[in-house]
Amino acid sequence: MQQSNNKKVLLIGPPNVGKSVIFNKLTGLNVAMANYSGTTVDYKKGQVNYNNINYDLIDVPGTYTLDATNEAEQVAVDMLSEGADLVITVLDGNNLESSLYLLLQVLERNLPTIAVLNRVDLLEDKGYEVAHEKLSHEIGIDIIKTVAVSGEGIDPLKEKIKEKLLNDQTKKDINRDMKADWFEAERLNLEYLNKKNSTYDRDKDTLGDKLSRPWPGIPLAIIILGLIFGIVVGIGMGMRQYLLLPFFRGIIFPFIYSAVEAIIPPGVIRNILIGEYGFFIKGLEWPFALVFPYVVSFYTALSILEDSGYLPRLGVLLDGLFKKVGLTGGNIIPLLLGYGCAIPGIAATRALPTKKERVTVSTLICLAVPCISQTGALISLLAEQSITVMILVFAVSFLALIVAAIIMDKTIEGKNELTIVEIPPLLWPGPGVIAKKIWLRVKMYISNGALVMIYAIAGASILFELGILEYLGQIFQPIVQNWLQLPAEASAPLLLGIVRRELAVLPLLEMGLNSVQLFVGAVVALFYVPCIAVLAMLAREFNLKLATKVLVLTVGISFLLGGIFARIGNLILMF
Ligand SMILES: Nc1nc2c(ncn2[C@@H]2O[C@H](COP(=O)(O)OP(=O)(O)OP(=O)(O)O)[C@@H](O)[C@H]2O)c(=O)[nH]1
Ligand SMILES: [Mg+2]
Repeated sequence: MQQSNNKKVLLIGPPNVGKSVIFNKLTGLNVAMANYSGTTVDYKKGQVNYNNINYDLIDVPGTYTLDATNEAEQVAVDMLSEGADLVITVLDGNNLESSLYLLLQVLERNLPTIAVLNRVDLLEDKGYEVAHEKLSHEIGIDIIKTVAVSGEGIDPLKEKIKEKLLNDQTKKDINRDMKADWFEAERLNLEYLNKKNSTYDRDKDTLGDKLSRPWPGIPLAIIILGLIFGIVVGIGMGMRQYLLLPFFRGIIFPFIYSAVEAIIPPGVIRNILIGEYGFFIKGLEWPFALVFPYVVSFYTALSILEDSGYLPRLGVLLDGLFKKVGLTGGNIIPLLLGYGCAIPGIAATRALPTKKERVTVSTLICLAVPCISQTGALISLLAEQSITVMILVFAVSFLALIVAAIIMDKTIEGKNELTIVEIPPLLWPGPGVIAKKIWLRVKMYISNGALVMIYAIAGASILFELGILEYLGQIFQPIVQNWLQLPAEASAPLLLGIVRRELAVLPLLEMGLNSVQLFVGAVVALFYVPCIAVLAMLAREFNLKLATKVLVLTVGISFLLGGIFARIGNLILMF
């Protein structure tokens, strides 16, 4: 990271109070925000330049106390121990007492501190207000009221930060008699949190309660998740079928074909560009017509889910069910993120309380949670030819998750801790925030995912035209043809699949497979190597040993199951 002499300002606070929203407003950057605890699992740094004053603002993972209980919280404690020119403690208007405890702990560190009282809109909705001026007076630091999502209070906050950074010598007298204990926090809470009126919007909360109780929570969850799945697949397929494929195949490709044919004589070069793996063709069709629509539809749904506050409730609801297989309800968020991309999924495990849970959930994501790119590819491969095969593939993936979770629970040492899932209020996601989140993720897909895919396709087209793919196919013959009973060309997806998960699927599209082969190809792809970037992430987050284990495990299970299914499938076909 670049070293700078800028002043350092930390944003500290309990999870889910809006630190990242404030960070984004102050820096103009876009870091991930979501309505559940543990969104920010590593610190994020951004530079602020405000009225000629420069400083580095650091968005710290949320923590309830300075006695860290997970890795994300430890980051927060470490950041504070390194010192800062100013600490901004963000208090949750909606959950003042626990925020106050953290504030008291921060004040013990004797760093220049101000507080932000955020989410006051939620507090006011409940008919409460905080006498923040009196509170400020008692503890001896400035407190600024904000509604970060609407931008209210952000300008005064900018001014206050500037003022503090310019006169850091003249620290106000923090009340040194304050003790950081829960009694003190409770006393302050009782004293300064006042009921204003009683037009408390109870409906919102009771709906929230209902969602996390088995009845009617479970039927509602089935409806909500079913609906979301339908919308994701429906919108994805619709966009692909009626918008993107006609656009590429009807307009762009004919143009490319005629242009290339006019300029480049028949031969290897022309084939590399527009032949079987022609990367002008596949390099556009695969990332942008087949996968892109699902990336958009999935992240639209996920962003709305994230900000609604539903996910932690789903976690509570599923806790009992998850416990049966050795997981906890809190694992739902990393797993769900994994259905988008394994990397944020694994990152989100940092907020889990034990190493065992981190390893288990990360391994599950690598093994049997297809990322959205791969899901899009699987749908492209299967949906049109056989819905039954598609349903079977997803059923196999669920089954594998359950079995693998049980096995890991039995074999990995350690215990799963009872997690207390913080339940945020239900919120109507703001369209602006949602749009921003979708855009961020789509941008990420284009700059990372699609680009890597295009490189890989370019590589493949060269290897194919030079006959190297065919040669490699011969080496893989025992596995691909004899064991998996797939055509020889199916060694290509196995090679490409190491680079990106959907590339283990997409080449199968052109091979005219029968339904058993489709199923086998899809299952092999599903369990196969979780893509190079994910292995690197595992090595970084845990160690090389785990990355190697996951590699061996995924390839092993993928081939083992593939071969078994090929035999069972052919037996069934015979009758
Ligand atoms: N109603 C309301 N919602 C807010 C406000 N500020 C933030 N939010 C919402 O609160 C949720 C949490 O915001 P984040 O910025 O992700 O919270 P965070 O403190 O960074 O959370 P962690 O990274 O998990 O520690 C999001 O859904 C925001 O849209 C506010 O002032 N009012
Ligand atoms: Mg955050």
